Amino acid sequence: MIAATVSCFVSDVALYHYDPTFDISTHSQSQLSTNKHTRRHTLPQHHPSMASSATTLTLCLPPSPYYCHKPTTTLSPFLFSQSQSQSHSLPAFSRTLLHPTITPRAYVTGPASDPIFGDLYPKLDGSGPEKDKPRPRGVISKELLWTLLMKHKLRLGVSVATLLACTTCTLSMPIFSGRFFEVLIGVRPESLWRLLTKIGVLYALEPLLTVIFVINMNIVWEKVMSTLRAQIFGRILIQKVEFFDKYKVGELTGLLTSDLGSLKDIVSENVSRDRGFRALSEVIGTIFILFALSPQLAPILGVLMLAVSVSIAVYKRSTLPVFKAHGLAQATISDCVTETFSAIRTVRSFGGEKRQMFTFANQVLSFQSSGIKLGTFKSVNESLTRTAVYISLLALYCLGGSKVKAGQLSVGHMASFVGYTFTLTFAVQGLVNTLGDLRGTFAAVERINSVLSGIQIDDALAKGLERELKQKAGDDENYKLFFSINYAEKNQSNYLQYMSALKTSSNLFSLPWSGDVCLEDVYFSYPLRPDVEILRGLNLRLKCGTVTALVGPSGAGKSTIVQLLARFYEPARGCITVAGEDVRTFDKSEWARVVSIVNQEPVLFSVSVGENIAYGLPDDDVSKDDVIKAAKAANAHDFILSLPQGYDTLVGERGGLLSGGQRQRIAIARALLKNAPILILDEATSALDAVSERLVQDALNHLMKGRTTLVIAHRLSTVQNAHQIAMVSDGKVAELGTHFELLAKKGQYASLVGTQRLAFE
Ligand SMILES: Nc1ncnc2c1ncn2[C@@H]1O[C@H](COP(=O)(O)OP(=O)(O)OP(=O)(O)O)[C@@H](O)[C@H]1O
Repeated sequence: MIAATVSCFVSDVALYHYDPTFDISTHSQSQLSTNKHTRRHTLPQHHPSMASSATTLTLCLPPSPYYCHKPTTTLSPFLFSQSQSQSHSLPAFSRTLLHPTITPRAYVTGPASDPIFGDLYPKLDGSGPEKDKPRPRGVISKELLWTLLMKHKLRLGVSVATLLACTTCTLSMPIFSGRFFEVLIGVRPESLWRLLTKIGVLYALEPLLTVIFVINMNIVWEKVMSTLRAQIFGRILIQKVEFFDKYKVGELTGLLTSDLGSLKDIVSENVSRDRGFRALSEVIGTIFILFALSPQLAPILGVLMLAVSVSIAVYKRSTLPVFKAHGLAQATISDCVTETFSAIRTVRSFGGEKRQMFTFANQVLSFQSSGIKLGTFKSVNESLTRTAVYISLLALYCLGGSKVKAGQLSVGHMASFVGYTFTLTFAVQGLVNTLGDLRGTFAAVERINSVLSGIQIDDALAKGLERELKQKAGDDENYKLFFSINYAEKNQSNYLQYMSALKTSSNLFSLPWSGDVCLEDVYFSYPLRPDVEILRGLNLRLKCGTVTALVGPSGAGKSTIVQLLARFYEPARGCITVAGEDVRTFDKSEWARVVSIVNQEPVLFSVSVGENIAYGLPDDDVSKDDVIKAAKAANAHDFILSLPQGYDTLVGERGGLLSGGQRQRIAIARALLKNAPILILDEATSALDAVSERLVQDALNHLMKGRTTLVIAHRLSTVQNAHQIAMVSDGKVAELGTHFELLAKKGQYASLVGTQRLAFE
């Protein structure tokens, strides 16, 4: 009779503890939805040492020993032009592009002698001696996490307090259950209603405290994760271009989604009652209570329960690959669907429906078989959990029952033991799952750190960006995400060190308007192929305000010259100067403002036409009038007006809703708005038909006016009017002159023209 009553009561406790969907299924599904990294284990493991000295992350800029200190630093403010008519500003811009902040820009003035050059020269591009280089450090470190968590001390304090309180409630329940039975059978002189009131309070408090704990922990962790995500995005953004040559976009996306997702889940998926801290505190608490209730029974029962629960939990985790395989099969189906429907025109034109059906059916069948396997494992797992409980209960009934009969253990304590059997079983299994998750999280963090702890940060970009962000962070919440606490104090010295290393200069923006751009004895190999020298002592002067055309055989290095001029890479030897100043003395975000590039395939962002044009001045308050003016000059205004929402029409992914010629004219309008003194046209018209080419060429002629322009074109007809033509061959300029001079030379250019004569007709 007692046993039956106990069982009834216990089933209530069990219900409370037992979640039939339990860990693996729910957990692994949610993991799978984000953990696509199971399909991409190819990331190279750099810097396994993963030094973790970072106490702040910010943009995680390494101290920069490459720059020599100069004592005098004068910051000369440069005001962004405000729009004349604020009321005409495009509304959407204010959200994304417009920050009417007056942003001071700075150049360093000081004595003319320059310690950056001479022996220290190569250090500008970070190629100084190995010992001088900053130690690689992990992006995500214990110290950083601690620092970020400590920003939310109050919430953390509330979380810890409520965790302890709700665990206490949970662990008190079996004791009160025991007392309840003792009152029922009359061995405890306590009022039943008083006891029930206490139990009622306990039942009311526990869920309330749980909610407070979970909400607070979630808020803290979401905030920490937002900062981390922003920091890692920022850290990727400031890597040198070769970093992006090395890693695929998918791999980098994986760091920010699945890998960081795994770090996020370790808390958000583990704050529920049967996992993580809660499970840990329940396991510890239960063991203590068991010992307090019966020091003789506790060791045997405790060890047995722990052993059974741990081994079953470990077995269940070992079935995780089945759950993952099912998730992967699902992902493959969705890939197939996406690919089929996004390429529906290609499928139609090749009559590929049957083939797609076959592929899809194949995937559906493998999804089906993994689903059946999964179902079997789920049911086995579920019954194993029950088996764990039953084994523990049976052991308890045998051992505890004989002690009760012998009068060595009270019925109340026996009933409490039953409750703790459930608590311990589920808490242990939850804990094992959390530990398993932790393993995955450590692997994810290591992956992030191994990719990002290399010294591939582009200092010349990062420090300038850091300075600008710091200024903006005062006004805009969004930018604050990129800074962790104590940012200013900890990085001020790096910043000043960098700033003081800049060469004496007047405003960079004015230099290319008046001086030539020169490539002087430039040697270059791509970092990923250091053995292949692409440029070998190349010399080229782009005269101020004139057009220089680059021609040469495919693979000669024409686009490489463009990449160097844009400072995506730095020369291995030699230098690029503007009005006699080495360009490496300017930070790259400043340099980006003086160079405009229009490519064969211009990339537009998936925002409106107007916003794409305004991207020419991403930091400025761009008025709609300015945008329209640029669009008119680029022959784009008329077609933009014919679009459904005019300047507010969305251009689709990478500008896919526009034609090639329309995209190109928007890119030219963007460059016109940017108004950079140096212009690079890399095969800008080669992908267009005759009509579009004419429209674009007109726009380009307008754009080129007065700018130092470098043109690359395969069609010689587009280069023959250049002021000078440089024939690039074997990594050098082999011939230089006007079209007619080079023809008269009867050299490589003349023979190139000969083979492509049709291009003139
Ligand atoms: N990111 C890169 N990493 C390694 N090697 C590269 C990279 N980009 C280009 N190369 C190599 O550099 C060489 C020069 O390429 P580049 O694109 O400058 O030639 P190009 O003269 O512009 O050719 P084309 O006229 O065909 O566009 C080629 O052999 C190419 O394979």
